[in-house]
Amino acid sequence: MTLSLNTAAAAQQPDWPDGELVERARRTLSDLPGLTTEDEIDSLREVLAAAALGEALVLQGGDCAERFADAEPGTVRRKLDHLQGVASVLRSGAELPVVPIGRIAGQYAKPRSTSHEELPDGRSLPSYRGDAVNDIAADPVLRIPDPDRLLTAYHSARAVLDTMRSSWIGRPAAERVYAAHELLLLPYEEPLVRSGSMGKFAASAHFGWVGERTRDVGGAHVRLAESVQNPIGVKIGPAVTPVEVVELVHKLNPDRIPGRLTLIVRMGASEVGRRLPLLVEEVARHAGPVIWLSDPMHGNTSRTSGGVKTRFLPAVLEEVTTFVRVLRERGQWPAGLHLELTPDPVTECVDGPEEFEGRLAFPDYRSVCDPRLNPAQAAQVVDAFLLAAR
Ligand SMILES: O=C[C@H](O)[C@H](O)COP(=O)(O)O
Ligand SMILES: C=C(OP(=O)(O)O)C(=O)O
Ligand SMILES: [Mn+2]
Repeated sequence: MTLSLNTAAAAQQPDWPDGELVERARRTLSDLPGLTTEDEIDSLREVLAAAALGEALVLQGGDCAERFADAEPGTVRRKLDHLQGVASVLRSGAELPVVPIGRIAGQYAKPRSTSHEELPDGRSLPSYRGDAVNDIAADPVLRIPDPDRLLTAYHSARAVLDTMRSSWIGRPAAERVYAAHELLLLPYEEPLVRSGSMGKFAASAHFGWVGERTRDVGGAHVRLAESVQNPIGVKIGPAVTPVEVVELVHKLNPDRIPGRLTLIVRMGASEVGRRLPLLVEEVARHAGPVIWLSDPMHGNTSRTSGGVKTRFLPAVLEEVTTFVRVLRERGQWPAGLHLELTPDPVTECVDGPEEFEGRLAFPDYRSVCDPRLNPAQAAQVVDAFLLAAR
């Protein structure tokens, strides 16, 4: 039996070895309470409307891939405090409200460039696709996608949300950290779509986005996003065409509701200045309004000569600056940032050429997927945004 009515092609789904176990996980998830409420989602929608109209900024940030082990309150509080801290720097620099949205409480699934990972010893393993799918350990058995992990993802997200809600007490709606993740795994997302007073909503998060690899306008992920009332986002990379972007905006925000749709630009420093202007002009002319955010991380990923996946901070800063300039020159609102960051003093992104050229090591590299900004680096990115927007 399938509980899905979404029959469009779905990219980036794990190769689950046993379909019946996936169906069982779907059924269990559909019987569990939703993780988020319609009221919370409404309050996010309201504060995002201000960002769409140029009266507020948005800061989305968190890990590339959350770990189940990090669902405990101490770790969650550190992440929330850090995100609030970065948001408050942006808030006081811009003298505007800032909506903080975490990549948190469900960022457990990853799309990958390749289905397999080649290890230095010559072995080939199925790629790690996030804790909701398989285990990071380099063990061929633990890398087999396990549908029971979908349920652990639910319970971990619930634990994270419990801590988030306890930190909301006494805070205004515009300053809470809201929960967001990529809407990637359909057997997780579809059973968590619930009916509310205003229609269906994704009860897996407050905000969900469709990734660069799954944003096919006729595909299953866009159809899922279209079917729910939450504020949603779509990542757009350097290959997207103006026609595709206008189609996505028409499909995902047909009623032109401010705050409903966020376009998250992740083109890379070398492409954004060339490719973004026409997209912004076409959306302004034929579609919109949308919230334009800069993700200066995903278009600037490279590998060092030693094979370490990293990002060169000067490229990250340049993408932010160019993004702001392109929007401003066209009379549009650069509404903020989407960052991979951590409160920990990691060395994952590189500040200068020394690490990149292999002259310095990466003494504290902890990410299980993409390299994140440490707090000092995140502060530089916020400064670059504020400087460009001044
Ligand atoms: O976070 C985004 C993607 O999942 C990630 O960049 C993919 O990384 P890969 O190219 O190593 O598969
Ligand atoms: C998968 C991600 O990004 P993108 O879809 O932009 O590659 C991500 O945000 O982790
Ligand atoms: Mn990432």
